[in-house]
Amino acid sequence: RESSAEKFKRQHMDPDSIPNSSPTYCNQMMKRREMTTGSCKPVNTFVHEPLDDVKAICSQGQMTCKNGKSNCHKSSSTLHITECRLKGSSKYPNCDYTTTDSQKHIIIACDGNPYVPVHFDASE
Ligand SMILES: Nc1ncnc2c1ncn2[C@@H]1O[C@H](C(=O)NS(=O)(=O)C[C@H]2[C@@H](O)[C@H](n3ccc(=O)[nH]c3=O)O[C@@H]2CO)[C@@H](O)[C@H]1O
Repeated sequence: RESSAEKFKRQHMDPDSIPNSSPTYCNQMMKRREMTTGSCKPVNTFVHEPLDDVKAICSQGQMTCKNGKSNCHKSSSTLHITECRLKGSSKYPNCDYTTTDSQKHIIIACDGNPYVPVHFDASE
């Protein structure tokens, strides 16, 4: 069974690809990382930074998560990310996404021992 830390890596980490502006990046990656089976995941962010840099966020600015828990952390610097958003015209099983590259702070939830990223809360 996949741990929440493994799930975070599968759903949100893509350190090896340069922030690529290919318009099909999200359609390819959402499928490859298994977020289009059963339903199309509406929103998903991929982070183009080394895993160690994202793990380090767990020791940066603590803040309240969207769900009210206090184990969220905001990155002190901006990171290269790609945001995938399902198009309104998209019809399962053809999950069709917009691909938007940006450099933003990210907010993640961390948990466990070792205390590692387990959930992507937001970017700003
Ligand atoms: N504090 C916590 N501590 C520990 N665990 C916590 C905590 N909070 C939730 N989990 C858990 O995480 C799991 C999970 O999948 N949560 S999820 O809200 O659906 C994830 C969002 C995110 O994947 C994505 N999104 C969203 C915005 C964006 O910019 N980029 C972007 O990618 O959309 C999804 C829906 O919004 C779930 O098991 C929940 O229990």
